[in-house]
Amino acid sequence: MDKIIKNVIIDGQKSAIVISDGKIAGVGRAFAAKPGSEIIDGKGMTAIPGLVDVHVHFRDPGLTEKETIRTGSEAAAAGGFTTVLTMPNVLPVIDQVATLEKQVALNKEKGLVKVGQIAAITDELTTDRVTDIAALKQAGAKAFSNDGHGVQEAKTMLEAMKAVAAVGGIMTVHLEDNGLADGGVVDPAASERLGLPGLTALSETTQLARDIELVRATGCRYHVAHVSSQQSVELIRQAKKEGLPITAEVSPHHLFLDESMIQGDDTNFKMNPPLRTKEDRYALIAGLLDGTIDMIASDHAPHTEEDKAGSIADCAFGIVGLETTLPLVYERFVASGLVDLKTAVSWLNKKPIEGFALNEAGQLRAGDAADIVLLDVEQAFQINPESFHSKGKNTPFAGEEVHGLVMKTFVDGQLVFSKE
Ligand SMILES: NC(=O)N[C@@H](CC(=O)O)C(=O)O
Ligand SMILES: [Zn+2]
Ligand SMILES: [Zn+2]
Repeated sequence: MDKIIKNVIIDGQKSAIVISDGKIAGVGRAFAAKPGSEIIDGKGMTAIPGLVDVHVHFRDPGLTEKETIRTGSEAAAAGGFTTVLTMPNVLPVIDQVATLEKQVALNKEKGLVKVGQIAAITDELTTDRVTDIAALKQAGAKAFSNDGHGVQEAKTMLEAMKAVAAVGGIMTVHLEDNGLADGGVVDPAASERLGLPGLTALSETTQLARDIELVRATGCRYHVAHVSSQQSVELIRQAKKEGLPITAEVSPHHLFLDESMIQGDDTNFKMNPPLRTKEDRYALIAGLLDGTIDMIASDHAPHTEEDKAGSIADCAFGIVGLETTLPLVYERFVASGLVDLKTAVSWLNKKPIEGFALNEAGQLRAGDAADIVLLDVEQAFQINPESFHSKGKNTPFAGEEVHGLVMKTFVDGQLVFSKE
């Protein structure tokens, strides 16, 4: 049965969207409904393509008290995301073909949205044994990452990049030199004030500088996960100028928060990489605006209340993001007048789709998958962790007043989330 979504605003114009067989048959001013079509009145709502998040953690299997594929993908749908890529730091780690095959099947069975799987670069994420990249790619790995851990040995990274390049894959990299990180938990600028050990940005930038040399040597398609510092933005800018195949993502928290905003020992402000200085934050925003940083990714990292209890010194790193990213980006960038909605959406749809070759995700064009989000951009609301679909309630944005309320989310033309 066809569906028509009528009376929605797209790029400032009142429009209609026709959905047939899960695909977008047309987007335009008006369509006559075929007899028997389901008509959805989108009056007062803005339509955008379903968002794509290339960096989330669903904790399933092994850590399902934090999140499951089901709750994580419900959070995605409620947050306007219709395609996500999940990191391999579950238990067991996704580092073997058999484990990956099982995971791909589980993601499909349990996922309410399109859940693509990222496989590990090395066995167990921490060894120097590179995984069977070619076989994992063949079995459906969307990318390769040791997220949560940096790859310590240059030799390991070189070998992995050669393997990824050979099969036309993509690597999405958590940069962290363990020696320099030295057990730190906050940016050194906040260390004395908070009485907590510092985690220097050199831990990120030195590995990035190393990896850029390895990209130059191998031609590997390389993506920087959660870039946090001004120096990293500069390194990426130079590498791109040279034409190296590098892209980068930034998280909403690194765009909208910095270390000066950490008021006391609040564990909702603990994430890896840590919030850096205001200068770093401004450099990230400038980098996003000039295209040095390609996209926004949430790094949705749910934890139990227990895992986030106590002090920043010893609780788990990470905050949730799937249900806060769109309203925060809408509020801070679009409602504030910094960029138009189309530009903001490109950071959360077009750029990740292009960067990760996610052709199954729709961009709201005729012929694309009918991955669609309807927003109410007029109604102000407060971010309330108690209303999250995610099991994780760990966010520093609770109580924040925002716009950009997700009303309905469609994946392949099927309604997967409806407000009320
Ligand atoms: N970002 C975090 O602080 N934590 C992530 C790991 C990661 O993204 O590095 C997690 O898995 O909890
Ligand atoms: Zn990471
Ligand atoms: Zn992560």
